[in-house]
Amino acid sequence: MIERLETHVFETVAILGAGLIGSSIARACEASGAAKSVLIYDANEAVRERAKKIALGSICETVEEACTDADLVILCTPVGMIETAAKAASPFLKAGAILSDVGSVKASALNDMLAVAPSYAHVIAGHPIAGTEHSGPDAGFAKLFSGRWCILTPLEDQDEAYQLATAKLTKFWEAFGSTVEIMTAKRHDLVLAITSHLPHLIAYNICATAEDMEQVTEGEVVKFSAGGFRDFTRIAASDPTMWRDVFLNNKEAVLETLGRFTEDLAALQRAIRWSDGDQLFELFTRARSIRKSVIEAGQDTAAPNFGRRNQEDDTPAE
Ligand SMILES: NC(=O)C1=CN([C@@H]2O[C@H](COP(=O)(O)OP(=O)(O)OC[C@H]3O[C@@H](n4cnc5c(N)ncnc54)[C@H](O)[C@@H]3O)[C@@H](O)[C@H]2O)C=CC1
Ligand SMILES: O=C(O)C(=O)Cc1ccc(O)cc1
Repeated sequence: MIERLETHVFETVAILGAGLIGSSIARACEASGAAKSVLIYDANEAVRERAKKIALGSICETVEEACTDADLVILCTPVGMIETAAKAASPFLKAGAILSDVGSVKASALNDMLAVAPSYAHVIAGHPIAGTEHSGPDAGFAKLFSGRWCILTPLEDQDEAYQLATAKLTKFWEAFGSTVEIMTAKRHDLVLAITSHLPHLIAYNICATAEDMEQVTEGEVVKFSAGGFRDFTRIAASDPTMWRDVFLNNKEAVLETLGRFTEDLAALQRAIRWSDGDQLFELFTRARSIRKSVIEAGQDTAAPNFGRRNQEDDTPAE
């Protein structure tokens, strides 16, 4: 539920990258009144044209036009393009402006922004834990962030102006119905490696394996995919550019997590080989209880519709 604010959090917000997340932020700004004015730029001309056509907001032809007056510039590009986008925005940031992002990996994004941002801007990295397998300006919707976490990874030991900027950015995300959590970028990357990055890797891999298996022809995969495999296909439909960048930029945490996962998988393999029913039962029982905890924590996403598309009036149809 997005309630309309009585006063704006920011006068002017610039969004660079008008895909799923950028267009959802634009729509959520409109719905909540979190920004008085929203300026949008995308490096892809076809995306800019589409964004104009669907009346996403004020579409700019240059980064300069979008960023010059902005109190908040939020980079909504794939993680691998954050440095490029930050470099393009930096010359136009005004004193005291916030430079933020929504990337799924935080340490690399933070470093990329810090490397190019002027010292008079406040760099505060962020990540809404909300999304879908869809991409592009048509995929976004205002309620995407409602009832979701948004993690901010501000720098530690900063002056009062920086802390005020962090408080304002927190308010901005809260206006969309998100709950903001603060943590370090390193911790974020470790936590998300197991909760988001590894599940996507497994989904991509299981679909690729199924595709490779001659006896499971495409027809049969489609025909019999009513079970667990179907959920994997939804996740594996996610954007390859975005996910390539996630794995290239969160190598350390993903490899550490993958190592542990592989060991546990080998133990399961051994239990099956030696018909160790007790071990299988014990592990399945332990794993099953996590579902209950996730639901109790309010983060159940009613898969297969993680972002609740089509369950709300303003969400686009498949
Ligand atoms: N898709 C998801 O479910 C979620 C994605 N994220 C993160 O959000 C970011 C954006 O993801 P999506 O919106 O899904 O991607 P998307 O593919 O829908 O949109 C990205 C847009 O960025 C534009 N772009 C690329 N380089 C640019 C540049 N230098 N300047 C301006 N625009 C540029 C592209 O043309 C594209 O329109 C990624 O970093 C991703 O890790 C975070 C939470 C959820
Ligand atoms: O669609 C899904 O299952 C997701 O997991 C969405 C998602 C993708 C990437 C993120 O960084 C956060 C959320």
